[in-house]
Amino acid sequence: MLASPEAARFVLVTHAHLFKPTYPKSKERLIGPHALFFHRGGYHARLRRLVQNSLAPQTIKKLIPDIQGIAVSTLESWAASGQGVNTFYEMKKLSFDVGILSIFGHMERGFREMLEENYRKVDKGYNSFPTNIPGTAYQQAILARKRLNRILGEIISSRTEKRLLEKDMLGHFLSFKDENDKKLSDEQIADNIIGVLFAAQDTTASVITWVLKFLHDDPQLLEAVKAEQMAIYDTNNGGKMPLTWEQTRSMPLTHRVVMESLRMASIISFTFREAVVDVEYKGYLIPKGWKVMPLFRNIHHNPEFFPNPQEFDPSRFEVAPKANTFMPFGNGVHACPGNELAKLEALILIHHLVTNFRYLFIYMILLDVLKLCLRF
Ligand code: HEM
Repeated sequence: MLASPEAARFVLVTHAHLFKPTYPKSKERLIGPHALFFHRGGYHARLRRLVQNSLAPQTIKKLIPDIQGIAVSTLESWAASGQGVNTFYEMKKLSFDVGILSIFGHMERGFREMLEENYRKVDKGYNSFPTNIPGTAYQQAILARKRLNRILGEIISSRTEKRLLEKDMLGHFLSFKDENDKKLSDEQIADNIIGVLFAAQDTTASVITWVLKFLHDDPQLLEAVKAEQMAIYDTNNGGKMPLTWEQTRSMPLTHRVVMESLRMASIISFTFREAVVDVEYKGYLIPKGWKVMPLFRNIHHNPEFFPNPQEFDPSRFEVAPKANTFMPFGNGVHACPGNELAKLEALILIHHLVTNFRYLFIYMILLDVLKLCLRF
């Protein structure tokens, strides 16, 4: 277990070639073995370039109006229901919808519903005991995963038939050819689509849920965030004009709240790698085949780098953290390509929440967040 920034950097960045990603086989089977995060070397680099290009700022800025549409309809559905909601599950729906948008652009309703229904089963079985006995959550998930392959195959054929050259992630996958003119197989594309959806959903949903909790806990901070967002709301003619990319880039306080929530919650607390050869680090031997865990949470909660680490204090991000001490999105060749999209989703949701809803409403939502925390 590596709890120092130097050791995490050694494994993830400077000596990344001596380690490989490692996941339990049962999980690899559910996501799909061709998903980029199980790989290293040439295949990983090629896939990563495609995913990164589809999630680059110049691409995701075009998604802002649609992300806003999703955020607004989520919030309106809460208001319409007039009841308490489970914030985390609501945010899961939101991040799933944004994931679908970034992969497929606008998608036919029928396909969308089939994807959602089967993906939900995969998600449910992901952390269950991996036994293939009929009726178990794991077996249901495996069956749903097979159906997802069929559905994704149909989506791919329908796009190929219509010769649609979209600039979304699926478009990037479909138009890819390697140096030998070889295209990606339908299976490789399907595994990477499920991989991205998986990487994007719970992570983003958790961070937004934590942001709402931390804002609730500090009414003064909430007022300050609200003032920052109201200024933008007023510039946009009382919210009648949509948010622009530039506006999402100049929300300094709200951005710091998101960064501090990422630090405090450290959603991905650690990651795993496996040594592919005997590795020596500062006189210690890491034998070939041993697992290594860079511990992001320990680094984020070390008072040497973040004084009073248990205190929620967005002002600490007025100054950039010391190099390699803040890694909510990992580091090195496998660092998160979706980090800008995740932050964008959070900023857009916060904007519409604080400019359109009263504190009492937030308080009610937070009761559910607290219930959720108790359940864990
Ligand atoms: C707040 C939300 C998110 C957090 C905290 C997060 C965190 C991370 C971390 C720590 C890693 C590196 C794991 C490792 O090194 O083993 C990672 C990788 C990855 N993330 Fe995210 N992520 C988030 C949102 C997203 C989104 C929205 C997407 C896509 C739309 C995404 C796609 C990916 C992919 C594809 C990888 C694998 C990259 C590779 O292996 O090269 N993530 N994420």
